[in-house]
Amino acid sequence: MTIAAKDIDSGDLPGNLQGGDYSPYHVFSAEEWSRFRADTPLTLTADEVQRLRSLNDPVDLGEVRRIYLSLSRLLSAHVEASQILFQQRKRFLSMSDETKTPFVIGIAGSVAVGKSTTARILAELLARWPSSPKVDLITTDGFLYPNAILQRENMMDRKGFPESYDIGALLRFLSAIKAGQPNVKAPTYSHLTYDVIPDRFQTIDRPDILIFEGINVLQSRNLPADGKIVPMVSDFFDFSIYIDAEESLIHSWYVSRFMRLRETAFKSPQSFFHRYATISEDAARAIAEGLWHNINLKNLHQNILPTRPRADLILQKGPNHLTETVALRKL
Ligand SMILES: Nc1ncnc2c1ncn2[C@@H]1O[C@H](COP(=O)(O)OP(=O)(O)OP(=O)(O)O)[C@@H](O)[C@H]1O
Ligand SMILES: CC(C)(CO)[C@@H](O)C(=O)NCCC(=O)O
Repeated sequence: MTIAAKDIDSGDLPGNLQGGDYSPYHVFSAEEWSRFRADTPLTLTADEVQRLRSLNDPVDLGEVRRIYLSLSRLLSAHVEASQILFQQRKRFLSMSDETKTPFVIGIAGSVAVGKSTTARILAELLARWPSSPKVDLITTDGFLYPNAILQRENMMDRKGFPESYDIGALLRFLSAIKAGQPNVKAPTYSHLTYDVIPDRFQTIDRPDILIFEGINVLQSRNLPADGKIVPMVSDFFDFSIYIDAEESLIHSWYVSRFMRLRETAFKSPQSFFHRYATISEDAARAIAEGLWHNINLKNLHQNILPTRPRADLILQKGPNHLTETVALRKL
């Protein structure tokens, strides 16, 4: 089946993505995109999707059918091609070792745009391919410096900014994964306590596919003055996805999630935000607005949005979190 690819609407893109015929992306409406699923079977049930979605994210089986089945089919082609290439290279080099290199998918986007829901749905769909690949999912939250360090360095209002992550640990983790090492440990994070969990690690043992999700996964590092080449996180990716939406929508999703968390998670005395469960609704809303504007929106403008042109695929969501367009990088 062929679908005419339209060039991306240059008004939607930063300068370096504009350029009429030279746009690096094909852009499809959700309906056009959904036809690429061909005969990919729907392997998730409505209940399972309900379980996988985040608070405030109304994704449903219709969205899985419209958007995720085509994506799963596309990724399947990429994984298969990379496995064939990997085998051929080993044969070419007369290597007989059994080390396997996981296929790594990066998922980027703003705080509260819905990355974790997308990552969980994709992980489940990919694990249900007929080949039953082993799929693992990691978020970069665990690589944040603990609050004790952020507080000491006066960086609590920089949480999520590049300097708040232990980027060295993150790159060492990915490099061990790509080298096919067994039992690679990743630190974990609790949104409840708003901190890295001491001594609790997620162990990743030679998956076929690793989904790596976080606001910073497409960011580069500043080149050091000594001219040494430093790797960037996305050097380890085989495919990357950026989840996008209008700023006003993400803002409203962030604030409404915060207000709902007040009714749920913040009620726990363990919650870092426990104090906001008891203040007035207006005062809580003002706190959420402050966190959004002073931290997350600044970070979106300065560090997250500029990485969008690096993505292989951009999912553009509209109101209700439904995907409206899909932009796929031309090869
Ligand atoms: N303060 C909090 N207390 C408890 N849970 C939270 C808190 N903030 C976020 N969460 C939950 O943690 C998960 C990840 O939140 P995070 O802010 O990392 O979301 P995200 O990955 O940026 O957003 P999304 O997954 O919506 O893109 C979400 O399911 C969210 O509902
Ligand atoms: C942990 C991050 C950075 C990313 O998931 C984010 O959820 C966060 O905590 N941002 C800091 C500001 C805030 O509390 O929303």
